[in-house]
Amino acid sequence: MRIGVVTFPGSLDDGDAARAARYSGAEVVRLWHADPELYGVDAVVLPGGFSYGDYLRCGAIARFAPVMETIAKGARDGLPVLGICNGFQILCEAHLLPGALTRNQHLHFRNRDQKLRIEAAATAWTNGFDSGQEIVIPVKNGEGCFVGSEELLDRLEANGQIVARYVGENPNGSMRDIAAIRNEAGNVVGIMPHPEHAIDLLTGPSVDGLTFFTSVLAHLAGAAQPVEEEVAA
Ligand SMILES: NC(=O)CC[C@H](N)C(=O)O
Repeated sequence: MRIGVVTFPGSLDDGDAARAARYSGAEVVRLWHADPELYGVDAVVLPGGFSYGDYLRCGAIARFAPVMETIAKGARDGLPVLGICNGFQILCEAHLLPGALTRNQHLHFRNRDQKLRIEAAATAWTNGFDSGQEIVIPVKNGEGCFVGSEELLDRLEANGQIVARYVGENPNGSMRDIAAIRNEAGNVVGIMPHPEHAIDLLTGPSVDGLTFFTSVLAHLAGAAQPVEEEVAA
């Protein structure tokens, strides 16, 4: 299986995302923001960082990168896409995920290990977890406060689209403690903390992050339970 990892000017975590994908057993294809095509990859990761300097608003410029046009089309056709931190911001800006990520409520950049609860394991990227499972992975952002209308938040809850919540102190003021969400189909996931930094005990707080990458391989191999069945169960 081939996982594409996109590099935008200003991406920081593309190397770690590529390493995580490799650790999971995938073949990695490095994609450039200006690439006109995806070279047949089976899944795509939009990594963390400061795309185009994040000068305008995080992810607001990256969503117009040439590669995003092909990714948006693929995502609508079921291509698994994982947006991590800046990647999550880009997915919201591109309207591939609902809601928005705004300045952390306390206005500080927050960088620490964070406990999360996996609420909905029924996605292409989280099927290897049990729903309700708690994990620890690093969080590091300045604009990670997820916001949406009450109507949107209710809809996300009702549809099982809230993938993970912060446990303990909410690091950025996200509404309803939201750390990760998915689209309706479950192939597109955005997560604010960083799974790719928790794949090796030598450098990370856990190896919980690796499961996001092994999950997508199981999904692509057809070994994972389809989203609809798991939601209904
Ligand atoms: N780690 C990241 O991807 C950071 C994303 C974004 N630049 C922020 O500060 O919120």
